[in-house]
Amino acid sequence: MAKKYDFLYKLLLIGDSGVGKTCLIIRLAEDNFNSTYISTIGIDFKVKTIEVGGKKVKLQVWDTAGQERFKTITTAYYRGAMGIILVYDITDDKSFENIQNWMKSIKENASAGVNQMLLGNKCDIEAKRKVSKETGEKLAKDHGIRFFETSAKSSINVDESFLALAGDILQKASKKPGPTGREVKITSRTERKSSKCILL
Ligand SMILES: Nc1nc2c(ncn2[C@@H]2O[C@H](COP(=O)(O)OP(=O)(O)OP(=O)(O)O)[C@@H](O)[C@H]2O)c(=O)[nH]1
Repeated sequence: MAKKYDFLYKLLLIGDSGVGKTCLIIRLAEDNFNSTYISTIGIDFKVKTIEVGGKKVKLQVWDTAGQERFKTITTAYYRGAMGIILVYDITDDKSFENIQNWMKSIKENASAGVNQMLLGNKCDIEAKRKVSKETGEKLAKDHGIRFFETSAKSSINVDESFLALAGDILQKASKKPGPTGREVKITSRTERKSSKCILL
């Protein structure tokens, strides 16, 4: 049977517990949101096929548990990732401070030169904001990585950020100038699948 995609990109979301990693993936893969908080146990993934620069790219997005007790399990998945998405909660300054630790963990566990992106999630709750957009932007700039403020709840910048990262990976792989992720349109919202893979 012919493959339904040109490339398969493995992406990984990391960040403190409760910042909204699972909700971002559910918004991306199922265009849905649930305010009930069920903390991830171990690791899980969902897939979504998008079109980037005329190519069908299947995103396999791995959701890691933010809790410290799962660290040994989750860091084992860093090596196979082509893109790592660091997530903090704009209403929780501790989750932003911890991004430094998550970055350290990438250095220790991921492949050198892995594409990275920083997301400040929950930007729909402006009244409770603790981390300014400029602060987030500066950290990303200092590390030469992309930055978006997102809301899984209000569907702000979720598709856009994943498209941008996929565009970066594609461009890096082809090593020639191509369209940036921002310019690329999602052409498929139909192929959405999920799979559980809990390692406990
Ligand atoms: N207002 C708002 N709430 C959000 C948003 N994203 C997630 N939440 C809420 O934040 C809580 C935690 O979300 P999760 O996606 O489970 O967080 P997580 O980072 O996967 O947490 P762990 O699995 O413990 O690592 C849930 O109650 C969500 O409903 C958002 O964009 N806006």
